[in-house]
Amino acid sequence: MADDLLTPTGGQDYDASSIEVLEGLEPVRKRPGMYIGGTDERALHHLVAEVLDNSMDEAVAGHANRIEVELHADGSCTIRDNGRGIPTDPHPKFPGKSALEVILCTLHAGGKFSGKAYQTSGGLHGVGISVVNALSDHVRVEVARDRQIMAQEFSRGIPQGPVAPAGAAPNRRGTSVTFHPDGQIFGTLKLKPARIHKLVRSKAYLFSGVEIRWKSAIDDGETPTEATFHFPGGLADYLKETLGTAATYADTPFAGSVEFKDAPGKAEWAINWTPARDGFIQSYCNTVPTPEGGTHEAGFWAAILKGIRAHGERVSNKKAANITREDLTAGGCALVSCFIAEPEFVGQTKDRLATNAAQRLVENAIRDRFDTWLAADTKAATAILDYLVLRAEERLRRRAEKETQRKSATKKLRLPGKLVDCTVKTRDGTELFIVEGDSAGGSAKMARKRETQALLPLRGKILNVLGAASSKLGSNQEISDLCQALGVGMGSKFVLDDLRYDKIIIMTDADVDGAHIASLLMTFFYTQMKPMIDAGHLYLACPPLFRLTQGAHRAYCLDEAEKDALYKKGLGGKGKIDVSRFKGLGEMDAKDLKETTMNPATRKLIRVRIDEQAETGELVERLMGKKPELRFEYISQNAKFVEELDV
Ligand SMILES: Nc1ncnc2c1ncn2[C@@H]1O[C@H](COP(=O)(O)OP(=O)(O)OP(=O)(O)O)[C@@H](O)[C@H]1O
Repeated sequence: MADDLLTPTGGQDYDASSIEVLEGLEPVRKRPGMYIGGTDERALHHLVAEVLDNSMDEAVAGHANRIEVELHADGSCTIRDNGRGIPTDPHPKFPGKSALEVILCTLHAGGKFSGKAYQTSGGLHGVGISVVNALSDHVRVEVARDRQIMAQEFSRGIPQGPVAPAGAAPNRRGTSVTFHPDGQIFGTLKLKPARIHKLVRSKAYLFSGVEIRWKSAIDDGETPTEATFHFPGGLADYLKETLGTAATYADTPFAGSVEFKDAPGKAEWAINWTPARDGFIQSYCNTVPTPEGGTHEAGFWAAILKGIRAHGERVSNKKAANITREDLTAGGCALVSCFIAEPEFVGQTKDRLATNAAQRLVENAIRDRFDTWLAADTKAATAILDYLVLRAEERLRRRAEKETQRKSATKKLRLPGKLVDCTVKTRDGTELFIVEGDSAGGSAKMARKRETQALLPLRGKILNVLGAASSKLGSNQEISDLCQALGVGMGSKFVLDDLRYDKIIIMTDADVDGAHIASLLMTFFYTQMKPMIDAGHLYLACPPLFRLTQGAHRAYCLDEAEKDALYKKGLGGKGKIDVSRFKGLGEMDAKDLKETTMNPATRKLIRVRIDEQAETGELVERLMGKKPELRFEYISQNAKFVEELDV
């Protein structure tokens, strides 16, 4: 009877047969988000980009110089190039299948893995065209090679017949891919001429060795239905066109193209500054747009920043040293494109470049050129330097103003003995430890670094915000203390810029109660100050549970397993190992606390972030469920998951 009560029922049908293995292109249709970032309009147009990128790769590799992109009335799209043509001969590893079929129907099949057929290509995963194939209800590929056309058709990733001859091609070669996006995946969304036109145009700017023809049977009233793009002026022309008639500080942008000295590839760029609009940067790697930037952008800004500061020094403008990257980007409008071998992107949609070497390559390529340019065009150099110095001054003044507000906020708090503030005036590098209980506050006060570390001891548990009415929130003492200390309001009144500290660190005991308090605080921040978590300001401290001493040797362990292992191994000292378990932060002396939990050089911190993939609602529910053990389990499991060491 008792057993029945304890043993949960159900789940008997969960056995080996419930574990599925998706084969061929099935995973793409089941989880398109993983391959094209979703099923929205952006994802739909990503299909065009995948096919176009393949033709661009042929062009960049020097095998094609013309590409045609055509949007048809039925919503399908054709992309044609005069490159080498996708190979159609039998594939040695897949008997009975042509290379074409293998490429279209297999994930991770491609010619860009070894760098033999392509050197600096945008494609690298061997996934692109198979994804397009999987997500289209009709695909027709025609390859003109060796005076003959070979064609094959597919539907939802499945060949509709073998590759077969489809006429003669006496004097042309290349690949033509026509695809119609599948309504089962994209619903009623349709390819839009404006988006494709823009994409196609930008590709022509990025690689001047190609002519791209555009044609659309769909007329949206704004986009030209026919056009030919060929831009020998490259990025400099692109920037000029983007900026239109806006006044700029340099008459001609700082632009150029430099081959890397010690690696295959090159960097191309164009930048100008304007008071007329906000700055922007558009970056590309191997003609693939990288809207989230990455290492090439970092290298570009580093070159510009170092160059402008050095110029300031040359003309004895001391204020130039204050200029930061933030000032550069404010009015700077930049286009950066690099071509590198074996680029590493984040994800299949390639939104960010991760190749470390790109930073150095791009920085080195541009740095000297920038110095020369500044020295040659003194009028532009002076105008840009003056403008940037002004921006830096403005930024510093704004910050100083905020600091005064911050100081007066501390005065207004009138919380003697509660908020133990840090002494530096700027927010940079400051930390607020939210500590559990007064006794912990005592040792933390001794352990902290006065300049940058502040403390806010909380008495007992804060209100569970999920269950509370918002009027109750405002009148809760602990919560209003917390808001005042942080210098921000709740919900819609939260302003990230007002935050008075860089890092907000929840420091609670390493036990169930501590975990409960941490989860209450995290829920509070999640519901009332989410942008603070999104911007990466919220952290959990990791106080240890055990201290082991052996003679003069001391070590700390975060959990039982770590302690057992160390106990077995020994600390390298002589004699008995003494184990003490900390019942709470209050039991640690200042030295313990400093070394393990507070000193940035030796501690461990966990950055709290919201996993956008996870069901956040369920997660909060879980955090706020009635059982503290569940919360503790959640936190300890996920702590491992989101572990990011502090820097
Ligand atoms: N237009 C084309 N001309 C010549 N070869 C092509 C063309 N399109 C595709 N290929 C060949 O098919 C292979 C697979 O293409 P696919 O788009 O699937 O992946 P990829 O371009 O290698 O990498 P990624 O997944 O990063 O786009 C390419 O590596 C290339 O060898």
